[in-house]
Amino acid sequence: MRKISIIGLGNVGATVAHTIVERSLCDTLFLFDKKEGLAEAEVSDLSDGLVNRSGHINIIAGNLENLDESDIIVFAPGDITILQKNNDRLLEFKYTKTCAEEWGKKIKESNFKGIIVSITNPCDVIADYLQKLTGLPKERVIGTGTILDSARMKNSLARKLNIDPNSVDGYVIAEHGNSQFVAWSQVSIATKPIYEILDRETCKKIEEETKIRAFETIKAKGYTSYGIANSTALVIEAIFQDSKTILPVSSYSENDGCYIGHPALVGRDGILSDFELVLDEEEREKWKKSVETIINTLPIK
Ligand SMILES: NC(=O)c1ccc[n+]([C@@H]2O[C@H](COP(=O)([O-])OP(=O)(O)OC[C@H]3O[C@@H](n4cnc5c(N)ncnc54)[C@H](O)[C@@H]3O)[C@@H](O)[C@H]2O)c1
Repeated sequence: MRKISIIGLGNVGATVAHTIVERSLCDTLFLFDKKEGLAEAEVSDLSDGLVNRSGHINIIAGNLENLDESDIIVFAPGDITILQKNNDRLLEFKYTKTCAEEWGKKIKESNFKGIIVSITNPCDVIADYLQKLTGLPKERVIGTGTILDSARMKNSLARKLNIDPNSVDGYVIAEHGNSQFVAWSQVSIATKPIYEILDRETCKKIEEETKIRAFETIKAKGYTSYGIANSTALVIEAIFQDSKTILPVSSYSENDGCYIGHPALVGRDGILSDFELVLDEEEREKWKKSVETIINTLPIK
């Protein structure tokens, strides 16, 4: 029996729940939100979408005991109105710090032995803080990191080159925030380095576009949800299928002393190993700055 709890049922949590149900990623789904009646309402709406079709999932408004039996907790509480007014995810931390503290304590007091997949922003800081608050092994707390940013970069590049985004190889790495960057030195199309296809100026423009696209989307529709739901589903699939997929999640980097977005091997036991990308000098400098940004925000170093 595959059991998932989702904490926080706003635009993101509800879309993740819908994606999990549509892709049959678990057998039982427990839903939690601080807003009274919201979990029950989502149970009702999601269950209505399951009638007259194949597949069955138990969808339940959760209570704290359900954490014990969960294999995965998806952590998605927050307050998106903060990012509707600011282009910096770090500013959401004043609020999301309290969410991490509330749920970190509840998870620590529970018998939860599974894996946390954390979405809440600032993603790297929250994943790091949750790991410390829960005392779970580092490999069992995973942030969605730069999976979504990498998808955005692949989409921008694919549009420019008129190819399928899945045919772009490469990563956005570091903070899921303003200090993130594209590791251009390692981006390739059918093994051809991107700088042999596009000039650096064009790549720079694509990088900027990638970075601001989230905020443009938030400005227009108030939030983003489908991209992050797919990113989260990829991590859940890698865990349940023990697929040992390499994803640019936020995981603990021993070299840097914090959670940060970089490629890691994900399987049934969480993070199985991580990879240090070969970076050029300018990229190494950007990485260092991003590490500093994350560490400076951490409440517990
Ligand atoms: N990592 C990523 O790539 C990524 C992408 C998109 C959004 N996000 C982040 O995901 C989070 C959720 O975004 P959203 O658009 O759903 O926000 P939202 O404001 O629409 O919803 C947040 C939900 O969390 C609930 N909540 C707040 N505090 C809670 C608590 N202490 N316990 C339980 N529930 C609580 C609220 O009632 C609300 O339903 C935000 O932090 C956002 O910045 C991350």
